[in-house]
Amino acid sequence: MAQSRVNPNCKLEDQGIEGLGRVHYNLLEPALIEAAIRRDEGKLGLGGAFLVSTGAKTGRSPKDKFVVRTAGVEDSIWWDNNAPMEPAAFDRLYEDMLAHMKGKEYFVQDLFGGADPEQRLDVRVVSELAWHNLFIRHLLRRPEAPELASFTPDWTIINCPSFKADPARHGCRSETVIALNFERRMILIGNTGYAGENKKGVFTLLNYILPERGVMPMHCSANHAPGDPSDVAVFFGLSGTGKTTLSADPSRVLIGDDEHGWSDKGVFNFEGGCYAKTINLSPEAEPEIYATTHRFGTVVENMVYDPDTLELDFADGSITENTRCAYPLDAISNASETGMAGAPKNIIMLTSDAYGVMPPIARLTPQQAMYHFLSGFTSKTPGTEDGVVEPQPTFSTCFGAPFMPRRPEEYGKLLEKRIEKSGATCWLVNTGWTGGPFGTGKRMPIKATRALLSAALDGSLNNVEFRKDPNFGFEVPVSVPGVEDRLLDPRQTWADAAAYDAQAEKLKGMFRENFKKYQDKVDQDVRDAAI
Ligand SMILES: Nc1ncnc2c1ncn2[C@@H]1O[C@H](COP(=O)(O)OP(=O)(O)O)[C@@H](O)[C@H]1O
Ligand SMILES: C=C(OP(=O)(O)O)C(=O)O
Ligand SMILES: [Mn+2]
Repeated sequence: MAQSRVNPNCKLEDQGIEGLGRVHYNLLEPALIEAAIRRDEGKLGLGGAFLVSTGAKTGRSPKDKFVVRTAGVEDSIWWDNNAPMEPAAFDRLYEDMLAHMKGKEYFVQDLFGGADPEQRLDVRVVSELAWHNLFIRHLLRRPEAPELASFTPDWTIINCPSFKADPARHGCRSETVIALNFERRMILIGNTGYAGENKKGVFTLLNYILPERGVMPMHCSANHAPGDPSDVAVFFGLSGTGKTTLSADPSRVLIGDDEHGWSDKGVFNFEGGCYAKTINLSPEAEPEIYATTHRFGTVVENMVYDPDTLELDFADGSITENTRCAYPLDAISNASETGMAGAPKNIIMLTSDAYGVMPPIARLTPQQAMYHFLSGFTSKTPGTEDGVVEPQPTFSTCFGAPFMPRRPEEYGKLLEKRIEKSGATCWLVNTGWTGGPFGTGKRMPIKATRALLSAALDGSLNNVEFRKDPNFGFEVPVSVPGVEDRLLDPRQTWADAAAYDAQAEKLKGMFRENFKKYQDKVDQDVRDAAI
């Protein structure tokens, strides 16, 4: 059995977590895979990937996520968006979970959330499943051995998929629970095997903690020009809008695919790995991400494979559309080693418009950027949340409402100041539908999106002619090399222009209705930019 590595003064017992069976601290990838195989948690696949199924939950469970209503956070949590749990209910949950864990084998990883040593959180993740422990080791940032010897957790996550919560005793909604307690600095997760809860839990913490330090936390991917870490682009977007796909660009250096902070120094990744969707992943279109699915240690979730040949079926979404692979950043050849770079030069807001109304790219004034950031119009992608089976239009403020513990205007103000100071150029990019709404039109071709983004990032888009969109008032390029002109004007892609106009009117009405709640929380110039 592999050697555990841990600060001798900071074992679970020192935190009051006692009575467990064998506890493994900071096992390396091979030992975690050995343990996972021994425990029959999954199967070794081609190239040494580890194939698992997450059980009943194959996406996040946002309705089962709670924030404990402690005095310290009472005023700062956005309670309209975060379900409260009473402290006493949390205490019972903790006690019951520890009782459930007694005598059982557990896996602990001590990791950093945040590439910037000045901003990072020391997070201890206690996993019932060895493969969850491998997942979070890939996803967060791994301390060096000497750092482990003195590691003291700021936060502890306990993830126990076999634990079933009791709504009556624990103040939750179902047997599934994700409970964040800012006073006890703990997250408890029960009755879900979806590994994404681990990483999005850490994200939610940082989204609470960093604004107090003046750091803007962002649900975005990020990359920079080769050899020039001052030429940074960030891509905001809710799940399924293309953060991971579009940031993995062979002509740029990948900083990270999902969660970043923006401090006075610039952007930094919260994570040390990526969590990519594998549905219809093509080796031609995305060779780097594809290659990770046949690499030692990558966690492959909920993919169907041939039991004899172990060949993965990328087209099969029968377990879920939300099939995934998780791997450390160094599995991608053009990834940043430091996870840190300068302030963004370009800010891209990705929207997956299921109505087919938005153009494939638009240039935004800083005020329009603020309007769209607070609005967060997009669609939920099938499979990413429990119960979502087809693209579901939504206004997900900050392009990540499920992960925002504070009020949207707080993040809005932070971003506004940073944009003002950096002079970043802002863009809205529709990776959703064109030629009609979902069901009639088709998904925006990735090739076109990539061509438009390349032109935006290399500056060539600034030299083309723009028109003003009659519905939203932002500027849309008329013609861009490598992209069909027609595609740039969504109205022309619809068979029936009157139907487009009607859909656009309907969408504008939805924007206006949704923005009412921000009217008195923004400055006049942002109100003026509203449609
Ligand atoms: N035009 C497009 N731009 C980006 N992604 C697209 C586009 N059209 C289809 N897709 C698909 O949509 C999905 C985007 O998912 P992903 O990049 O994982 O999003 P996120 O990281 O924001 O959750 C991928 O499966 C990708 O192949
Ligand atoms: C892990 C997730 O992030 P994303 O889909 O944005 O990559 C998720 O939403 O569950
Ligand atoms: Mn992603």
